Amino acid sequence: MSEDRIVLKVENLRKWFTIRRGLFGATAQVKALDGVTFELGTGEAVSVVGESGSGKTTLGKTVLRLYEPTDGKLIFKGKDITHTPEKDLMWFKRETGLVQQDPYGAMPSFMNIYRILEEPLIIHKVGTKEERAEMVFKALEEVRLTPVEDFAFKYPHMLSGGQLQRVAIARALILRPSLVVADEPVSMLDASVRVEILTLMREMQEKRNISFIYITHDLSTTRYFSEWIFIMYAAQLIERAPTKTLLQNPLHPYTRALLSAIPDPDPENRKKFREVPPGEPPSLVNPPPGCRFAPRCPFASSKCRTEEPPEVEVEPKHFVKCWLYAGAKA
Ligand SMILES: Nc1ncnc2c1ncn2[C@@H]1O[C@H](COP(=O)(O)OP(=O)(O)OP(=O)(O)O)[C@@H](O)[C@H]1O
Repeated sequence: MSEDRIVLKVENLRKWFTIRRGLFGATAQVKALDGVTFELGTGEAVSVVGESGSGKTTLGKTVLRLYEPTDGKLIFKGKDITHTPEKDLMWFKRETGLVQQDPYGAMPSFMNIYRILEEPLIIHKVGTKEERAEMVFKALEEVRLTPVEDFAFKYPHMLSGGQLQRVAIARALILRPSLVVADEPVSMLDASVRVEILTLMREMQEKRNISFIYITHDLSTTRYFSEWIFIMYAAQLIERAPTKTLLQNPLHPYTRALLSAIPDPDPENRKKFREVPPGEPPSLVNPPPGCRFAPRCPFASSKCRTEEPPEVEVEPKHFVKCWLYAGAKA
């Protein structure tokens, strides 16, 4: 990808948390993000898919610099922001937005919707009072909370989960950011409104040419909402490719297992459930030395258990971290 199209460049990014085991116990490191590399272009959306505890939220929060990386590099629009102090990150905060899983938890309950949407504009000193009012009403209209006067002066608890997630989207986009992270944005909503909300986000993302990181544990929705899919397992990206390529030609045994676990109305295909390898993801305090999926992988060799596989580009833009594909090149 040409350098001027790249919005976000992530190189070997790590985020380790220090935890204490027991009341007086020794400290240990949870390697929540452990060597992640990718690039994201202007207006591109990526779905990051992985099971609970694989490090998706840590990835999202680290690229937004809500966490400071432990190691690696984070480059946004050509600027290295890996360790930039918080006080010098105002410009970056203005360029980025976050939509979280739980809209009620993410909104201050004592503010009305108008105030919630006006707040980022005030913090970043955007517009006069009148201009801000215009922007707030326009934002409500864009997320289809109309008539806007009916919604603007309500409080979060007066709205449904779906309506409040629309407010969260409006808030994340009101400063016209170029990068947005949506962390499981629909998993707490009623099934009936999930597609509506995902469609709204996709529409806004395409209209405004926003780069988008959509975090989910549900591989089945991703195909409609992103150009790329990244598969995360035990704090690492084990496969990444354009959406169509990944769905048509999944390579990593874990990705194949995930895809075959998607409920399929065809009873013949349901048999594929049996292919999902049993077992749990490894501890992130003491991950296994080789491939992290090796303990569950039906194809694991002794090399897989001792040596970490490199990431290789098997076909154009299709990367996989697995000895089945790296062996020949190693
Ligand atoms: N602040 C923290 N301190 C210590 N450990 C943490 C912290 N945040 C996350 N972790 C640990 O890091 C690992 C990855 O967590 P993370 O929340 O990023 O995963 P996830 O894929 O988003 O999971 P989920 O889908 O359940 O939200 C987990 O083992 C988690 O317990």
